[in-house]
Amino acid sequence: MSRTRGGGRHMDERDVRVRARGGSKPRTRNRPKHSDAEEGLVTAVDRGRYRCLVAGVPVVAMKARELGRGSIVVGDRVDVVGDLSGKPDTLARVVRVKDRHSVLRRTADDTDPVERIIVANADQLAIVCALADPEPQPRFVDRCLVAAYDAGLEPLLCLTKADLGDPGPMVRLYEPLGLPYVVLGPDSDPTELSERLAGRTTVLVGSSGVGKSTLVNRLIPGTDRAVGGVNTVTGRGRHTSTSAVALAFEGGWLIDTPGVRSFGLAHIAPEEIVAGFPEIAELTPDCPEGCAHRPDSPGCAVHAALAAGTLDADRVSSLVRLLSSREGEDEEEPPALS
Ligand SMILES: Nc1nc2c(ncn2[C@@H]2O[C@H](COP(=O)(O)OP(=O)(O)OP(=O)(O)O)[C@@H](O)[C@H]2O)c(=O)[nH]1
Ligand SMILES: [Zn+2]
Repeated sequence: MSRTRGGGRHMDERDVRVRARGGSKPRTRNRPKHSDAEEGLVTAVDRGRYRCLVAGVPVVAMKARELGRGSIVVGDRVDVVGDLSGKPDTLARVVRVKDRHSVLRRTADDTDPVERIIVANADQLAIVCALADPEPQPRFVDRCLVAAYDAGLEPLLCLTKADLGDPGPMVRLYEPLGLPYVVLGPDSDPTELSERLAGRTTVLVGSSGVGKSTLVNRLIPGTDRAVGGVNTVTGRGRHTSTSAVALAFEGGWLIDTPGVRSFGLAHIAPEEIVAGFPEIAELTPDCPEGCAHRPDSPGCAVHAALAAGTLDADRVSSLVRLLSSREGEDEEEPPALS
């Protein structure tokens, strides 16, 4: 899998989508009239209040009216004015949201029919998957992968509870995709994971019970997801919350996403998924228009090449799997995600 695609190439299109969906005015129209503004990073969002880190100080801010209905999400780089002391009961104002280089969306659900952006400007998606208790959920991993490729994030598979299960089957399943992975148990050395997270902005996703909190607490001892006093947003037990929270880690950020069930994939064109498989993408121009590249798709050049032995069967089945995950054909897997 090419790990370089995504970011730049889709940026304009995504940017447009951000604006259209948020219903906000194009950001370029927000003229920089606040010359005294300081840049901050949004680390948590809770009921219209934005926790921003401004010059190392955690500041609570509201959204300036001039920003309209456009969303501000965790990971956004913003300009903040007003009281930046960070003292209790002070409230600053976010006056500008910088252009985003990536956005991750969650799907609409029963409680919220709108597909919303949950994290901006991340560059890595750590997909946490237990090897047992709960059983690994490859379909969930597949959906996360498609979301990562679409958002231009590099995926990283974190296989937890290695004391309870054999990583072999999952590793074999994802090896054809060239997906980097780490295997973690209660006693394993987290150095490799730390190195992969250092200096980057990584979004953590995983079903309930796979060991995400355990992982975060191990990497950042004593956080209990309440670092910087953000526990009003992340307090345990509030699993209905879909707010993400950014925690500082080794010169980068770890963004935990409680309550995120799945990612919005409906807007992703099959070609974007195929583009992640360069040797297969070369062949699809010979497919009939609108080909689904399924084993039973008439005249599919991919499956013809597979039959002729010129493509790797595991790569093709991975692609077919990812294509079907986009089409929501994962109903038989229980929605065990928190
Ligand atoms: N055997 C074993 N148990 C683990 C391991 N990591 C975590 N657990 C246990 O698995 C359970 C769930 O772990 P959590 O860290 O709370 O999982 P989570 O993904 O944060 O779950 P939610 O908070 O529901 O989203 C806890 O009882 C942990 O002690 C591991 O490596 N091995
Ligand atoms: Zn085809």
